[in-house]
Amino acid sequence: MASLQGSRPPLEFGGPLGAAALMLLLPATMFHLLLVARSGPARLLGLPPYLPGPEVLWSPQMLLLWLTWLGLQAAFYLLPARKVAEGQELKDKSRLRYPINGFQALVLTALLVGLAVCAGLPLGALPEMLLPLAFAATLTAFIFSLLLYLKALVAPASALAPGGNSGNPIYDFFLGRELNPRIWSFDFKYFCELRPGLIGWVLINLGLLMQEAELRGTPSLAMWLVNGFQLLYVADALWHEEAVLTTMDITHDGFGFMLAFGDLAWVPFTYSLQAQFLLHHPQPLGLPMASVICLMNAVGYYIFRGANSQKNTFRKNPSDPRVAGLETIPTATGRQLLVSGWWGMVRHPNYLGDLIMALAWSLPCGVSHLLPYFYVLYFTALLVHREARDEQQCLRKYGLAWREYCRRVPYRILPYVY
Ligand SMILES: NC(=O)C1=CN([C@@H]2O[C@H](COP(=O)(O)OP(=O)(O)OC[C@H]3O[C@@H](n4cnc5c(N)ncnc54)[C@H](OP(=O)(O)O)[C@@H]3O)[C@@H](O)[C@H]2O)C=CC1
Ligand SMILES: CC(C)CCC[C@@H](C)[C@H]1CC=C2C3=C(CC[C@@]21C)[C@@]1(C)CC[C@H](O)C[C@@H]1CC3
Repeated sequence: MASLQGSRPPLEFGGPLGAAALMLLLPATMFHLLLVARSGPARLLGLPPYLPGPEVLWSPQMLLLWLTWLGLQAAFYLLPARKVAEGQELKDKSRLRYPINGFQALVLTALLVGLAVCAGLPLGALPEMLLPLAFAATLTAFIFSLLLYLKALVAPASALAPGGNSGNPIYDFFLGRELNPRIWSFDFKYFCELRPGLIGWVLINLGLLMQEAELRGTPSLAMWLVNGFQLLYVADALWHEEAVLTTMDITHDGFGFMLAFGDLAWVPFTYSLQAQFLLHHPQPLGLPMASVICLMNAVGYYIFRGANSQKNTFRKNPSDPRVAGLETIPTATGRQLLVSGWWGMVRHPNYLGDLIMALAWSLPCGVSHLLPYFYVLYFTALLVHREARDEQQCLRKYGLAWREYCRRVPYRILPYVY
């Protein structure tokens, strides 16, 4: 059995107990949200209207539909790519190669779905299938994580992730043991992170919009905004697909239940919560308020994209004229840290932009319910926790230079507050 050499990193997520709790809590929360979004009172903290029996959750046809979706996205992944990018250097000094064709997959999916709808595919029926589809996605995530765990048993030690190899099977199953599990050139983690879940999310949103049009004659302004904002976010992620290669999910975390469930089930079925809520609880939205919300999303996107692009450009080529004038701190690794521009404002300007967008996605749902604000609450917790994890990793990587950066840029996400 492969094992990691050297000192073991501290346990995260509350260790094995925390991991076990999260494995139960995350799917339970997802089903809770799916159930309450369609209930009359739509109370985030109330009990769901009913507990669905196995006949509601389990459907072989829905499992087949879900597997077909995964197969379709896998086929798009295998198509020739406009570019092949190299990932970060691995422990054995090698670099993996990744196809950059995520945006192409989005366009092909849109064309295919467009043709199918013209041919009579009832996309508006999708909202009625969410519960059994979410169950199929959860089941596949569990089975898939188990297979990944078994695969890691025969992987060389150099292929294992820094975390996720504690020796505790529950913890390791949750965090994931192998860093970049692959079969030939097919990279499971990279594929799951950006394709079936993110594209599935916009497809579910579209199904909700179409059902609203069937029910009420036309989609509401609020539904258009939520669909438009989230489509922009997903299209942006796929357009800048290469940037995901430097995230901690790809470079640091193993591929286990957390990411498999997060990518395949959590993202499509909970990130579409605002559109689910709007279908069952139509909200009036006037043009002036809609304009304010659009402006808020634009400001959030401007910060998010500006900060991410500035860092990516700098990491690719520090002499690029767009970033060459920025102030930097040298580090012992030879890399530099930006200390002016977006990265001189707070230590995670991209998180700030992301959070502003998150709020803009919930505001079209009005202020009568807390439920559509679940994403803002969850996302704040996720980013605060993620920021703390990244901070630890940067401190290990850059030592004193990172401390100097923290001294020069004292706020993490929100200037003068946090
Ligand atoms: N919608 C969602 O559910 C989620 C969205 N996101 C979004 O994804 C994007 C990527 O997030 P994430 O990977 O967490 O984090 P970042 O893109 O912020 O990456 C952090 C890394 O950037 C580098 N870095 C940090 N500070 C500096 C600096 N001053 N100068 C140069 N490089 C620096 C370090 O890596 P190094 O030095 O090695 O380059 C650090 O580890 C974000 O926009 C985030 O908002 C993230 C998670 C979930
Ligand atoms: C279910 C758990 C609470 C945790 C699951 C986390 C995942 C849902 C997220 C971990 C990192 C993610 C990133 C994105 C989506 C969510 C997950 C997979 C993006 C692809 C979103 C779009 C951005 O432009 C890039 C993000 C990279 C990280």
